[in-house]
Amino acid sequence: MAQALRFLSPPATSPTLPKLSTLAPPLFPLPSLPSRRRSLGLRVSASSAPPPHLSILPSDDGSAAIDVDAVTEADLKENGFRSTRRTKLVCTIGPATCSAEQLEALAVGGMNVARVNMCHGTREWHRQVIQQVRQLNEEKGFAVAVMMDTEGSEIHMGDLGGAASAKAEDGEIWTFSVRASNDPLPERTITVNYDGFAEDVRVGDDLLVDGGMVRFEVIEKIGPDVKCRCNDPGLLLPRANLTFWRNGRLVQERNAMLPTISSKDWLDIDFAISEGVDFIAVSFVKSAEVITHLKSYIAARCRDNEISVIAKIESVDSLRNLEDIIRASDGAMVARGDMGAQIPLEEVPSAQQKVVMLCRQLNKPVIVASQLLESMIEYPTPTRAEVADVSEAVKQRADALMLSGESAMGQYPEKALNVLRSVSLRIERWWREEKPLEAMELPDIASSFSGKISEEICNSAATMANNLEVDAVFVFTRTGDMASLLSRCRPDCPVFAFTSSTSIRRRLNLQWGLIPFRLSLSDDMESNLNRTFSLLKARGMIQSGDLIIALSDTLQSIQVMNVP
Ligand SMILES: Nc1ncnc2c1ncn2[C@@H]1O[C@H](COP(=O)(O)OP(=O)(O)O)[C@@H](O)[C@H]1O
Ligand SMILES: C=C(OP(=O)(O)O)C(=O)O
Repeated sequence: MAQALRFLSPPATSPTLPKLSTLAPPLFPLPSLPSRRRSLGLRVSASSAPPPHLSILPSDDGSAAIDVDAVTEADLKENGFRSTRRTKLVCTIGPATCSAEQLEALAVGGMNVARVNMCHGTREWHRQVIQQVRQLNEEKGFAVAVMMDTEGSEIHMGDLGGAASAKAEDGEIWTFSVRASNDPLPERTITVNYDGFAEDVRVGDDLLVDGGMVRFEVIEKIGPDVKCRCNDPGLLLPRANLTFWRNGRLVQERNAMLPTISSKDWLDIDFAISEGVDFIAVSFVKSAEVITHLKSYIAARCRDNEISVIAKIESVDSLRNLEDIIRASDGAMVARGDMGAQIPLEEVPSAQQKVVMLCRQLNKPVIVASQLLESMIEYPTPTRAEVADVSEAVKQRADALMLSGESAMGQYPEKALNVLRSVSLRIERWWREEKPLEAMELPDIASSFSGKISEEICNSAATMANNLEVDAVFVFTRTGDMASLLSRCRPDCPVFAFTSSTSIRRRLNLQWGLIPFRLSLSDDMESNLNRTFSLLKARGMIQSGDLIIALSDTLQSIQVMNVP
């Protein structure tokens, strides 16, 4: 274990290195480092005696030594998760994936975050899903985070009288009705959740279901019923979102009057706080104020502020106020489904790229969502165009990709996840091999002054990591901030992030390239390092001789060493 200490920066010129935690300057001068080959050649022989402060304690009588730095069985069990894929995967949980076995299959298949959409299902149903995810983490050592997505004040269809879906064919006449009725609905009739619907639409308007997946034209209004002809056929899903367009423009006034967070959403938010979810995603955000308001509501109710708020970017207003919204949030989702109903479809790709870049600049995780593998709701293989879409999001280095209907109610949820995983891995590798310079380009960032030192350390560490082709970066982080700043640089090697908090571990699991572990960290950096070496060796993720860089937010330091 002592070997590592010989390689700490600054370069070991003295045989008696001070204890890491007592090294005087908070920020070490960056060492002028030998090449990777040479530093590997500097390995210290195993006979070097450990410094006296190391916690390897040979007993006087020669009986079993107690190695307090060694990782315990409990640590190993808690930290079972071991993928080095950089792009994180979010799965929407629905009827196709809500059993314990199905959730475990998704976790094994690479799910980093389970999303529950409060637009569907009851709170009791969601509670069971959340509890099963928690149980999976406790029993199998995963760090799957839970994201609750609010319904928002959107206009949407009813639940199709219990049917999983319905097919609308070209030229068929369907009725959209605000009539509240407990009786079975007549054939081709759908309820709408917004009472003013029949008053607001006009004959000739286009009615888009699910962002345009199915399109109707309004042909007649009869009291609470609106008769429509299907012009673009497709699959109608329960509670799908509705928008209406007039003369080629979105009719938006009604949505603009509705609150971003409805009274039902507030109840769902209270539910999310009581269930201890990790993320709350807010639908139809229009301005930064609503995010600030929600964050202070959570802060007043939630110990240690353990819930991060994700702004869904899907409306014209959210694009207009993008920077303020992202600054106020803890992350963003490019919700392409609804976005595609609010802005022309051909503008969605550039909006996606803009949101992803801005999030990276501002150091906020970003999720690219919706229709990534839409055809896999019905078919076991994706289209080539879908694979290209997934690849593009991976190349943009979005933090995460999200499955919606594919995992919630599709026929092939595990296969869809497998496609996301294998395409991500392949494109990440290609990107590392082909585009190393472009890959390291850092966007400018306007960080707060207090984060400036950490930011510079992380930028330098990521550059060093790539230049030296190190095997891994280790980051010891109490708040998670330093791990985030490192993730933002998108370095080539895996980043192992160690934190004492289970909640921070789960939330780091949304961020690009971070492989988060929970360990009770001490103030003694040597001890922390030794335990993490022991943990990662046991997990087969590092080996003796590997060159690594270690960072710590308490020491604000960069150290380069070989794994002993
Ligand atoms: N908890 C649930 N219960 C039943 N069906 C669900 C649930 N979650 C999602 N779904 C189904 O999966 C589809 C896609 O999920 P999602 O994208 O989250 O919803 P939407 O597109 O309605 O906003 C939904 O339209 C719905 O049919
Ligand atoms: C993710 C989205 O939101 P929801 O599933 O809530 O409609 C979307 O619109 O792309």
